[in-house]
Amino acid sequence: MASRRRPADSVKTDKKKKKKKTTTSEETAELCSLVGDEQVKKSVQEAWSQRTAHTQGDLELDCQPFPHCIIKNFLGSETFVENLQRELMELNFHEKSNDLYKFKQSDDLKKRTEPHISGLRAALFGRFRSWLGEVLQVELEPVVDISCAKYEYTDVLLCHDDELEGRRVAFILYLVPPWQSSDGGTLDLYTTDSSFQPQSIVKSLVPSLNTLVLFEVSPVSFHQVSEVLTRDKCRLSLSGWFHGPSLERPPRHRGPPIPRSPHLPRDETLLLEWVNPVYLDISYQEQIQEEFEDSSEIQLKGFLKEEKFKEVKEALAQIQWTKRGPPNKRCYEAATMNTLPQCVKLSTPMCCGELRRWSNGGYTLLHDTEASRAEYALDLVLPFCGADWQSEFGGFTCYVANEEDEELLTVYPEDNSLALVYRDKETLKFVKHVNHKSLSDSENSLTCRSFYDFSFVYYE
Ligand SMILES: O=C(O)CCC(=O)C(=O)O
Ligand SMILES: [Fe+2]
Repeated sequence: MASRRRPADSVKTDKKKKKKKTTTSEETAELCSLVGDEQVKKSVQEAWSQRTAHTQGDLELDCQPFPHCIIKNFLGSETFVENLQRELMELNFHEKSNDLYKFKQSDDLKKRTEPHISGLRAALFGRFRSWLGEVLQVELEPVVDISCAKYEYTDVLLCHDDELEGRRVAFILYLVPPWQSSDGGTLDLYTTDSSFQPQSIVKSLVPSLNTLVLFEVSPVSFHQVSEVLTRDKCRLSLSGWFHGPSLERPPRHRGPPIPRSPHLPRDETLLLEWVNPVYLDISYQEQIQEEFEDSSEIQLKGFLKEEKFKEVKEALAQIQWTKRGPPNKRCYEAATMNTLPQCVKLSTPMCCGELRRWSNGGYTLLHDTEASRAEYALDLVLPFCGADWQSEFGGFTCYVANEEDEELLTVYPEDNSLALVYRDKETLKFVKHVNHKSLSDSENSLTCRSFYDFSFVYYE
């Protein structure tokens, strides 16, 4: 199954379409002299095939954690770069947001006739493609697959491998103002474990003007664009793929299924002790049941008794947390079960459940292997988030239709409000990336704000 929801969808060649007459003429893009040099080509080819590092002037090939090539001053003319930037900034951009990313993407670049955009496109998919094909010793197709992206404050593209039928080599050309790692927006490269799952970031590339980055799309090419932290700069880039025969992929790793514990029988004393008495009233329960049957979702505000809610809230501070990954599927902290204080233990899961902590950088992703496991389920989430958690921080749960990206429902965390959602086989959920806005600005230093939730899933 092809990977879903990648930043740019694969673009097909329009062989049948006639070339439209345009009023603008194409501006030739000069590429840096390295690309024309036979000797350079030979040595890069040799180094890439041997998986060894190689540097020659503005070109650097590094094979850790996976082979990638950085070419500084890629375009020969500064004026060309400036004009290209200007043309790109004048395009229409569309806000793109899902589990994996939040950024702005331009109109389709394949058909643009601006002189510098079309000039670059011709150079990349013409001369440069031939050079790259020779370096990698593969036949790269003339398929044009390129788009322009703008990442601004809190924008992000989480861990992914770019894998999609036909994509062989990924490229990114940065068109950024002077940029530092503290501005965020680095291209982070992950190591992988023996089952090809991403592990940790071992290299972060800081974008810089007129630098081209290339890497082969492979089972280990996991990378991310870290959250942009600067509030006043825009990370502009052109990115896309050279198409060709895909590298062989091992079967997708599914990871062990999460163990399910049996449902505890209903315990009246426990309910009386913990739950807000309004929810124990039979006629109110009937009303809730009716509403839930109608809409498959409901929020039970003030679910726990005030004093119980407080008791748990205080106990949450004493828990030990463990990071949950891998980063292509999820990133948050889960409570280590044996460190749970007594009052929290009472609320431990009856089926599949966790006590989770969410802070800047946390998320879960829709993943192909999870999608194929989807089944009817009842989700219960009880957040402990304080009154000041805002929706723009992220951390809300989105329900989407499998395969399509149609958003069905968004559940925002609300203190002591039990959210119940009954979902069918075609419905998947993810927790939206918790961004930098969640850090609170106290006396000129940023402090990490986090929230907790008890998350239970009941299966049929
Ligand atoms: O902009 C970057 O540095 C990487 C972009 C990327 O990974 C993608 O578009 O798939
Ligand atoms: Fe990518």
